[in-house]
Amino acid sequence: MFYQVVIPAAGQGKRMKAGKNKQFIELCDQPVIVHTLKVFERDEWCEGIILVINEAEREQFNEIVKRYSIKKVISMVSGGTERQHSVYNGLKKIQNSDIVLIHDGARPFITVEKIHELVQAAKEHGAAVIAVPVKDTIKRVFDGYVHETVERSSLWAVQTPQAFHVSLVLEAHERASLEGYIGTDDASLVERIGKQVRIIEGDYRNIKLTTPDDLLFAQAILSNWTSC
Ligand SMILES: Nc1ccn([C@@H]2O[C@H](COP(=O)(O)OP(=O)(O)OP(=O)(O)O)[C@@H](O)[C@H]2O)c(=O)n1
Ligand SMILES: C[C@](O)(CO)[C@H](O)COP(=O)(O)O
Repeated sequence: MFYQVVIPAAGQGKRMKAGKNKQFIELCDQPVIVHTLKVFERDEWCEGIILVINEAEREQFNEIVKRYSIKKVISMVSGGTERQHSVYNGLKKIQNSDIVLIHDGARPFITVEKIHELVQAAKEHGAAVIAVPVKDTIKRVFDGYVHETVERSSLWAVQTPQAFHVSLVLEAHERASLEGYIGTDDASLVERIGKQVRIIEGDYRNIKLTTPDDLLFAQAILSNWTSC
């Protein structure tokens, strides 16, 4: 069961307010993106990493890939204005692989075990995502007032990796691009062309580093996992 992975890392990290791309923030003396890349580097099922970057940061990413000996990076492509555009640019570089994973560079705590569960599900179902049941009560709000409380038992918070048959996710991105549709994840593009997406229950620690407080959680997760 082999796959290639597209890792979008071309964002600006505006919500992190770090004054730089959050992929370069150091956790335990290693940039966030290195923690993420190392998971796929050591996964025997991973046949290649397509890293999507901001062209202005190419030199920094080249230096990181060299310094940390990330040998599975087979392509480093320019991102776009939206995450979806970045992912699509990466997907176009996939070669000789039936299954592709798409994983945020800002999610360094994914595990090989969960990746393998996801790949097997994508092989069988065509599309699969990692998700966790929502723990909070979710309300729809307009103009500062509650409009409705969403029934929680069927709500899941979807993460990445998201895994697909390459042909399916390429078709979904092509259709979204033609129709000018922008989704917040790749599975939504597959859903909108009528395909079912399988849920694989993930781990609440597979957080996306988005705002400054997420770095506190990240430090706690790393301290629990390593001697850092
Ligand atoms: N145009 C974009 C936007 C996002 N991403 C990547 O997609 C992942 C998830 O996006 P997000 O967490 O929103 O990152 P940013 O866009 O950098 O954050 P912000 O919205 O706060 O600027 C990140 O690894 C980010 O680098 C990307 O490759 N290209
Ligand atoms: C793809 C994603 O990580 C799934 O939860 C999320 O939608 C990315 O959102 P962002 O605003 O682009 O970080």
